[in-house]
Amino acid sequence: MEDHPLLSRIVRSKQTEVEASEHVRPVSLLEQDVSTMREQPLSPRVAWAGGKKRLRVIAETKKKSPSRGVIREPYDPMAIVSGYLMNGASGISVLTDGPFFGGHPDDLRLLKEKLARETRVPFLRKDFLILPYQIWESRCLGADIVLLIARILSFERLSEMIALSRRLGLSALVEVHSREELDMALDAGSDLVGINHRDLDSLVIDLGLSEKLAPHIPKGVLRVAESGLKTPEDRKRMEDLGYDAVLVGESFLTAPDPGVALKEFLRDVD
Ligand SMILES: O=C(O)c1ccccc1NCC(=O)[C@H](O)[C@H](O)COP(=O)(O)O
Repeated sequence: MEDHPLLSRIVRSKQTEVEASEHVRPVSLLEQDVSTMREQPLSPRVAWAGGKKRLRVIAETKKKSPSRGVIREPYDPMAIVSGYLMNGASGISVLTDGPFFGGHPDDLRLLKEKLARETRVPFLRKDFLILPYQIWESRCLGADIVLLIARILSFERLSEMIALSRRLGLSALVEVHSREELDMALDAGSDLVGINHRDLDSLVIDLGLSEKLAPHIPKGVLRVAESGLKTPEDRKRMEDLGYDAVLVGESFLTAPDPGVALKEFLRDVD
């Protein structure tokens, strides 16, 4: 991680945060809570099955990011996500990291409690998950999907966290930014990969990465193209490459009405 200054800072901050959480609420308590939960997580594979195959949009809510600074102020995740759900979102991504993205784990918990019952849309916990404790925590928060970033995990830890996610009924979206990371994700057992156009070190976006990596994703693995997507033409480009879904945040959140921006993003193009 020495070669990744921003990611190193984020991971260090996360380690401190998780240690504090474990002290207050040990994993044995989380396990107890999970054993009493009645609602099962919703798998994207199930939610997106049926009907005409079309590209799905996972719409993201976040207040700020390292690349952009403050994105939306005032920040009202409930209003933003309600707008997304009314305008065709097939998934919701909630940034729960506080220091770098201005979110909170309770954002996800409240959104799921208030909005998920009316929809059949999976919710992604978008954070920097580095320890199995956070998988238990994500399940307790009501997540359906967890994000695992290949670049910040060893192969052993990634395999362990994919297996634990499965055991708890969660889907793991494994995010990669190179052929090596893609191979690592697949070898670790991933069946849901996210190609992140944003290099998390330089923060530079390259939409061509989805094209480069698409031929190397085996059939049967769900594929998501992430970051830097703005227009219906960008959406169509990913659709034509065979992606199942795209993950979009900033371009919706910087629009006056994020729900309307999602609707425009879904507009038909030739
Ligand atoms: O966005 C950042 O600055 C960033 C920095 C360090 C780690 C992760 C970061 N972003 C996470 C994401 O990749 C996006 O939240 C997500 O893919 C949506 O991208 P966008 O549509 O460009 O907001």
